[in-house]
Amino acid sequence: MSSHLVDECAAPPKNCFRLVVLGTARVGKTAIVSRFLFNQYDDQYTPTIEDFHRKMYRIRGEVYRLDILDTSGVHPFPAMRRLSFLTGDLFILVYSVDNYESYMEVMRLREQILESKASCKTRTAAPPMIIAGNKADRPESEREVLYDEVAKWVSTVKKCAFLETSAKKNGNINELFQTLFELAKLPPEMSPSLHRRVSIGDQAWEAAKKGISFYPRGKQDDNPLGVVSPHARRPSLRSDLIEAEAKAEQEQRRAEKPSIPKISSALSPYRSQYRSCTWMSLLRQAFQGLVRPAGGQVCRLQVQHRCYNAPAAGHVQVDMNSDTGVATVRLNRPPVNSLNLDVLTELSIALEKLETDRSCRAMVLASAVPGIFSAGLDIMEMYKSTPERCVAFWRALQDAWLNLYGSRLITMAAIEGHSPAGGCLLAMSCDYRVMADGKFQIGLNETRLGIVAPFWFTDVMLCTIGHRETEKALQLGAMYSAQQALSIGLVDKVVPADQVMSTVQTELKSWLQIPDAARVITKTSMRKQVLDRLSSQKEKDAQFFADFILRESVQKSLGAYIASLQKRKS
Ligand SMILES: CC/C=C\C/C=C\C/C=C\C=C\CC(=O)SCCNC(=O)CCNC(=O)[C@H](O)C(C)(C)COP(=O)(O)OP(=O)(O)OC[C@H]1O[C@@H](n2cnc3c(N)ncnc32)[C@H](O)[C@@H]1OP(=O)(O)O
Repeated sequence: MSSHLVDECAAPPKNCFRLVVLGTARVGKTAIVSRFLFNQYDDQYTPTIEDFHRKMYRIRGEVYRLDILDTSGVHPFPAMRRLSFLTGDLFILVYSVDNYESYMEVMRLREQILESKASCKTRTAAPPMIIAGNKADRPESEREVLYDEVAKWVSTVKKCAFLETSAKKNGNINELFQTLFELAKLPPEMSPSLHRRVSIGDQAWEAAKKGISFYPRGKQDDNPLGVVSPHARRPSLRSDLIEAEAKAEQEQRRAEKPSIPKISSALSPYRSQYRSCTWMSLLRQAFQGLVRPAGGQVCRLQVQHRCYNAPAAGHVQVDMNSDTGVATVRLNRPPVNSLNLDVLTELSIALEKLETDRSCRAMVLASAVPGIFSAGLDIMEMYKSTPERCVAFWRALQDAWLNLYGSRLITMAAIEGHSPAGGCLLAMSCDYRVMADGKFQIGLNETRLGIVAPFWFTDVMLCTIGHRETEKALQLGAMYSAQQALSIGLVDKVVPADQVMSTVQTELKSWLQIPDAARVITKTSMRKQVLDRLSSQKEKDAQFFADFILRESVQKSLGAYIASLQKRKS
């Protein structure tokens, strides 16, 4: 085998595929992946957060890459989950034959994947999928899901196959992958039994990368080979998007659609609509199916590559200190860190990633923009928008908030500037708040815009400053100075602006001394009720928001508020 194969960049985009494995907890997703990659089985159950594997193949002279995303069945990380739906090319949906609920989840998952794909205008709707009824070795007396029932359902759905498997006994695992690869029209040699597995140690890997052959001199091997990459790391969101777009371009070419408009002209009208949007964010929205290019046609994607290669938008900067286990997350959307769909999506994903990073114990939420923590929700997302965009925007806000308020991490807000409305919500959702003294203000000012703080904003404020103060604060849309905020308990400490960060670090020291498990259980029990109240009615809440915000009277108030902001400036 040449160094060619182990060079992960050697596979052209058309030969790169992402396989996503989904299903509820304890159905054997990781066991199936482990059988496929290493022919190993581990009886111990360790919940997966999200594992990423990469297998490289050389088949008939070409290099192929198969990325496998082994997802969590336990933790509710909606943004990461949605991303896995969007970026997956082929799927294994796993249930356990002794658990009917896990089968129902598979049916739901299939719907959600199709929904996600359909919302993304550049992708084909039905990706190849296989349903794995795992733990088929279990005694019949424990079986809750009948083979015939699943087979009947699968026979009615497109591009879908079904097999019962046993990762434990290695039953049908080879067949599972082979069937899926056939369905996806991938080379059959990618199946475990049809190529030679090459195990590659670190030394050989390094040698191969330098172009030094690690095969005995003169030995030529043209048979199909597969090697599991020892250094696979999950690509960043940005790389995910670049690759997904490259794929979409291929699909587009394959479909031979005529007269594709250039993305630059197709998306231009949206630039004025979304103030200070970068190309990156527009592309992401287009990718999410939220911005429809002019004429409803699919955009040429070559130009998108150029845009991605420009400096990253990076509305959310994460700096992880692996010595202390403390991450600093900075909002970075000048001029005022207003929270639009793009920022909220990035924030959600950043929080989810930190949540799954075992080395991370604490997070400081701060701003990269001087004088501003966050100006709250981007008013332009709520003004003259469409119902679909409003719902998508609200969902992104819900997810970001659920991730922050429900985080296992110690969360501290370093408020070095103004923090109205949504900015105040973010700060209140942290465990501790340090605010800069001086001219800056904080509070939930929604009524001043002619809108009403949603129930979960209110809940968080109630938990922070109590009923009486909340009642006054919300009705008046009160904005408080740092000293006033301190006096009602809205912030925990006020210090000169240049000492905010150091004060947070000092305070963190005492929080980090508390054992995580005890602290997390306590935090969860204190916050569960508030979290559950939104979690149980997310869709209703999103729909309610869209209906409310698009009312003529509310739009009029927002319009007047925007004008007053601009007037104040002039
Ligand atoms: C029954 C109810 C059920 C359901 C709920 C339904 C609905 C509730 C819905 C929504 C809840 C929303 C919560 C929110 O977060 S709303 C957002 C509220 N935010 C604000 O009011 C902040 C307004 N901004 C300011 O006060 C100031 O800008 C500042 C103090 C933050 C900073 O002042 P500066 O002097 O430093 O900066 P400016 O010159 O004012 O601004 C620069 C620039 O940015 C624009 N801008 C400011 N804030 C926002 C924003 N939030 N969104 C979008 N754009 C914003 C501002 O207009 C300037 O733009 P130009 O340079 O003039 O173009």
